[in-house]
Amino acid sequence: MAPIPNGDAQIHVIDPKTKGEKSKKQHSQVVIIGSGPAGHTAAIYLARANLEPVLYEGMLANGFAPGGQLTTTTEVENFPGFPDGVTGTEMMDKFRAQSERFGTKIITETIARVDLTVRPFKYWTEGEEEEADFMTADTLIIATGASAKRLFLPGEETYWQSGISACAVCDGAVPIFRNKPLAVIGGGDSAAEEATYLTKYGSHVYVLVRRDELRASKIMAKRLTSHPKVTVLWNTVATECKGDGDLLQSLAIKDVKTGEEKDLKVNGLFYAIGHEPATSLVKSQLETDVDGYIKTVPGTAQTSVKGVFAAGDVQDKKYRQAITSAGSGCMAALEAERLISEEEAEDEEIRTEDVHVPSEGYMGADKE
Ligand SMILES: Cc1cc2nc3c(=O)[nH]c(=O)nc-3n(C[C@H](O)[C@H](O)[C@H](O)COP(=O)(O)OP(=O)(O)OC[C@H]3O[C@@H](n4cnc5c(N)ncnc54)[C@H](O)[C@@H]3O)c2cc1C
Repeated sequence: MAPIPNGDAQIHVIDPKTKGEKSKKQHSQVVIIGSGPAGHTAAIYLARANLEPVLYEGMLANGFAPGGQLTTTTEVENFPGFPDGVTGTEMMDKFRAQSERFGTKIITETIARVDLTVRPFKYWTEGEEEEADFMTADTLIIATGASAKRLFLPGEETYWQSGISACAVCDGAVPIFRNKPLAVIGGGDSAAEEATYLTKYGSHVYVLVRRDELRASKIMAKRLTSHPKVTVLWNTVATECKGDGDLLQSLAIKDVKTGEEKDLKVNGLFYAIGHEPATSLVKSQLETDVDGYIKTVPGTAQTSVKGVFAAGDVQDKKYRQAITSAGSGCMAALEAERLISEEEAEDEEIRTEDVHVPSEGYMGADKE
């Protein structure tokens, strides 16, 4: 599993001569920010390597409870090892327990600020943000995740995860959507991809596009518009999610050109209007791509600052799955571990060179 190349990050190496001071409050060899599958997988590997990782799980950071996005879903059916499925919360409890079992120090606080211009890197937690409150880490793993953009229509909160989703690959196959009419909101490549994917399960898929054209690539757009199970509703927006109190049953929609309003009978609504990677913490300190995802060197978890690694959805705009996040968390941990041991070996070499070598005269005198 390789991370998605978001373009080559230009690695910035901090001159070891400008080394910053270690925090008297807390210094760690490796700190992980984020508590989803990426953060906890990194923690499991690092703890088993006796590096005593510290993991900040956040206090509703970026709107998510500790455990991340999966704590907002019901059943997870595509994570290997759970043949009967598992709830998102139970799965993340297991990730957490496994991190702790090997000695990860889990702290329920949100990181408010980081300074990546000196090594060790400095960071501050929310509420302890005075300059002198800094803590330090030799390496950092950023695993802060992402969140799907939503429209927060009237009724959306009631039917979120009861007919409304932001992930066709995650939820498309669940029984409430099978052989039922479904709707996708969005006009880009991911909307086209999600709608085409949903044709495998739904009886029909309506794609609501606000404008009179798709932003998707020509080939994706053609595949979508020519699909017999797809109807694109141009110039159309949804205005309300309606149902029986338990499950979504229809959407109120509006033609933005004519003003005509009507109900569209659908049992599923999938948002495909983009994601927001949680990168505010490292903005302007790490290279990001045009959509704000942290750039990593292709095939690695290395960001544009040596010693800072990124894993999970915060650096992956293509797959955004629990299993790919866990895979990149593993990569980040192995790379952090390798860097730490290389630097320890270098320090050891320098110490050895510094040892006083007795002069020849002295040795000669000694011999006599
Ligand atoms: C409703 C829903 C259903 C899904 N279903 C599936 C599914 O069935 N199968 C599947 O494979 N994938 C599914 N996904 C996608 C999957 O959840 C994500 O791909 C995965 O959780 C990403 O993991 P992550 O480790 O990158 O980060 P996240 O899960 O996003 O977790 C990041 C965590 O970091 C914390 N954090 C953020 N900033 C800070 C900070 N400054 N300090 C401390 N902590 C911080 C956040 O609070 C959060 O808890 C689903 C997603 C959603 C939203």
